[in-house]
Amino acid sequence: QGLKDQKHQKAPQIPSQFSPGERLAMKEALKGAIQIPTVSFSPENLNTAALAQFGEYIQTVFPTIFKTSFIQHEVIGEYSHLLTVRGSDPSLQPYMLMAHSDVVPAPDEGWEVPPFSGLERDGFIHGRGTVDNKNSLMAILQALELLLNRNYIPRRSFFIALGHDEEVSGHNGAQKISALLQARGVKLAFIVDEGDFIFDGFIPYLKKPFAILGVSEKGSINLRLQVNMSPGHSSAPPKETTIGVLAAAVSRLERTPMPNMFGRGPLKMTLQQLAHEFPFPANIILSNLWLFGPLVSRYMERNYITNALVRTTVALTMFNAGVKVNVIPPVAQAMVNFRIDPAQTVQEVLDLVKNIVADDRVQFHVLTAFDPLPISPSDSQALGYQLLRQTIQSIFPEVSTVVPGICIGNTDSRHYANLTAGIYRFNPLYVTPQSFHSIHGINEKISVQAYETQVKFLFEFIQNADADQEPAPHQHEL
Ligand SMILES: CCCCCCCCCCCCCCCCCC(=O)N[C@@H](Cc1ccccc1)C(=O)O
Ligand SMILES: [Zn+2]
Ligand SMILES: [Zn+2]
Repeated sequence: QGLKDQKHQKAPQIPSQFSPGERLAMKEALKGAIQIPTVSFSPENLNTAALAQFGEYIQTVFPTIFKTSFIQHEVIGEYSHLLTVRGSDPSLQPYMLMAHSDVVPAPDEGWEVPPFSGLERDGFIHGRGTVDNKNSLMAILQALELLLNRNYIPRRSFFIALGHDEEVSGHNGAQKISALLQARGVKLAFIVDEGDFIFDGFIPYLKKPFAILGVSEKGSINLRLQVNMSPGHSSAPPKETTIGVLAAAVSRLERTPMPNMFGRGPLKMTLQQLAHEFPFPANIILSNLWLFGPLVSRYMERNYITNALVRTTVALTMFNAGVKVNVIPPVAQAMVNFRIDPAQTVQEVLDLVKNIVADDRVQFHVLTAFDPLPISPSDSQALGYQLLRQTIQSIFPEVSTVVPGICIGNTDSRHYANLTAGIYRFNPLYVTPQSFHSIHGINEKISVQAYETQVKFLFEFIQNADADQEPAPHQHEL
């Protein structure tokens, strides 16, 4: 029962229909955005020239937004942008739409077309950022620009927060915007950021696509493991070296999965609300997790994407050691990235890690860490959740089920947890197992049709946020 109860029934006043000229302009605007290589390499190394150019670019392609009297534009942390769209009814609590302009690096190798070309081929716009996350950034602004061109004035105020360093922490973008809004005493009804999607083909028995609205996201630890020993001549090596000790430690970590936490977080809710979409007997199994929980949890462990939904994951991401081929290495370092299950904490995971490594020669340095995010409401009174659900029903009528779930990646929205209890991570886009691999991978691309649909989604969503609340029919009547 993913869809239920409350609904903002008033249909959008302005139909989401765009002229051929507008459709051409919107895809060209996205291509131009992809061509600006706003790459974040590390918190200290961003392509600041490209970020500055990107700031100019959005003001050129969306002129109406930046000259509208009820919209305030501020640049925060040099390259992030905060737009405050003042609604006509100050009694309505504002909300916030989010996206980020930076992208992960994209070496040319392996791409069908150069990653910063923004080329259109076979109905797709290709390039880094087409799914993560210039599509969202441009679609939010595009939808607002089109609404303003139709003389739209919102009732409910909203913010648009566009971070520039999401891929490397969000500390100079989202975190600073959040601090500014907090200092201004802003409290938000809800936030919508990137995160989950409309999933298609992820579960073998499930033929229909379904949407997950991310009501929480996993915590994270970046841990450096280090071993130091005296260097020396490689012709008379000691029994163990820093490399051997560290390799054994990280291998133990990789081979020892963190405990399966099935049944203790939002996943149970996800599966119960999806159950009716499955054929017999999976529908009965998922509706009776009190009995079949252990069976389902073992099944989910078998695939590495669903495994990430049932436990804290451990990824060995960097390993450095050695100075010369005939020198015993004085130091070896490894970086491990943990994504913490919503039912665990940073401290619990660190305790487990120390027990698994169980070697005093290995030092631990926590570089960054945060606990899993609180679970946002998904009940009938949860405004943000219900608005997303309603807009999905309108724009994607073939998506019969919308369910709350966890986001396994991290988003800038975590920096705003002080401003609202309602954070929803959702991209109005289809992903398949294949397209999922293009996110941070190669051949990232979006179909022109999918991008237009994303603009349509936001065009309706912004209007739906203004409408009055009325009771909605039950899901199965829809
Ligand atoms: C019932 C089964 C359903 C199947 C569900 C399949 C789940 C697939 C989930 C796909 C989610 C993809 C995540 C996208 C959003 C992540 C955005 C991102 O890349 N964030 C970075 C941010 C970061 C954080 C910390 C340091 C640097 C960067 C990340 O690494 O998480
Ligand atoms: Zn992203
Ligand atoms: Zn990303």
